[in-house]
Amino acid sequence: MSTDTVIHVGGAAPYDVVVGHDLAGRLPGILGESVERVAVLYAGTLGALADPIVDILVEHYDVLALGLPEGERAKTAPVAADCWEALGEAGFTRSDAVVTIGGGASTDLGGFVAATWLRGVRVVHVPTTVLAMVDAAVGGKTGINTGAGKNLVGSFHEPAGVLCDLSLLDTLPREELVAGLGEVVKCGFIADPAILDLVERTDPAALTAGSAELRELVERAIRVKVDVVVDDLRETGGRDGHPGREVLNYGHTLAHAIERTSDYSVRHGEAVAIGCVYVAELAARAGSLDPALVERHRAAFARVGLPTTYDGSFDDLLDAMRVDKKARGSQLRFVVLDDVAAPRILAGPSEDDLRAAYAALASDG
Ligand SMILES: NC(=O)c1ccc[n+]([C@@H]2O[C@H](COP(=O)([O-])OP(=O)(O)OC[C@H]3O[C@@H](n4cnc5c(N)ncnc54)[C@H](O)[C@@H]3O)[C@@H](O)[C@H]2O)c1
Ligand SMILES: O=C(O)C(=O)C[C@@H](O)[C@H](O)[C@H](O)COP(=O)(O)O
Ligand SMILES: [Zn+2]
Repeated sequence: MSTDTVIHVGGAAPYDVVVGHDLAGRLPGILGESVERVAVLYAGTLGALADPIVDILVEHYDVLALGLPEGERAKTAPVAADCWEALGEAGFTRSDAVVTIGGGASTDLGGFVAATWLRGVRVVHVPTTVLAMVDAAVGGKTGINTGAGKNLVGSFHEPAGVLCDLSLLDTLPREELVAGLGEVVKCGFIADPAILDLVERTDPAALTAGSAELRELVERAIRVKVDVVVDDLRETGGRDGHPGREVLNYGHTLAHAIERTSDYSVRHGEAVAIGCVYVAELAARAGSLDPALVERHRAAFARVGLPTTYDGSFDDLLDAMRVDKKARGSQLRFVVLDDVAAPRILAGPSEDDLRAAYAALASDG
């Protein structure tokens, strides 16, 4: 029988990320006794996963269960407004709470609703995808999309707890599990080479929901994220040349542009894989990344089944990249690597370099 792993997140509002099985029983202990009402904001298609959790909560609280639209369609202002209306009608006060159940789209929307209702109520995330377990549910970033781009409205609102119940992954489609590995491999490149070693020596088919290898990757990626956010929760900057929280945005400038220009038909984790190969190509041209490490990017993402090429219009992508939150004025800024686990910011690369890196991506090097 495996035991639960508790990863503590320090700081002004400390909490635990628990990785294990059958964790819903921990919810009342995290939410506390002062809570009377709990809004469960869950991915609407995942009622079968949400119901047993709601059953536990109704023994302790008045529960308002709100099903959210599918995937990225949940991350909109109208959906947030519907949730605010529902909380208002149910009389939610500052001593009440939100529980989110779903992938990163649900935890982002639900976290944003919790961050904004009455300027902030307690939220506990129960992520149901690999991606949400290793990334979206941890660290307090919440947000929604606007017509202009991805995650352009949001806030930092740390959860009171995160319950990564690996049993919830049993129903996750393979392509969604693989998409989550995009953020895991990203963590390998920016901070933890052991992740890369594990990916490179493990048969990708063995990375299944119940496997010890997947659990190790999940726990390692969570630790990478936690180490970063405890130092720079609000992304104000790192120390000694380290990009701080922006490092978690490795590959995301192009990734978000791909998601937006493809009308969100490319999964976030897939776009991150493409975006990481892109910044590796960019760093090889405008920076100092060894070409062998560019190839290691391609190989690691491809090994787990992620895309490493893209051929959309670069002009459209460049326009979309300009709304990236790392940009300052008209200057684009990218997280790049000098080596594995040696990140820095590359500010204002030339358009020639930006285009050349993209051309290499389109032709797969
Ligand atoms: N806030 C952050 O720090 C942060 C970090 C990374 C990503 N994100 C955001 O997370 C989102 C991507 O999250 P995602 O990849 O989890 O996508 P998602 O939430 O859209 O979920 C992907 C799909 O899997 C389904 N699904 C989820 N869990 C399931 C399960 N257990 N069984 C069967 N189906 C299941 C969902 O219904 C959906 O169709 C993006 O919007 C991204 O911007 C946020
Ligand atoms: O937590 C962070 O910080 C990240 O950048 C993690 C990313 O993987 C995640 O996709 C995040 O939502 C991107 O944030 P954004 O600020 O670029 O919208
Ligand atoms: Zn991401």
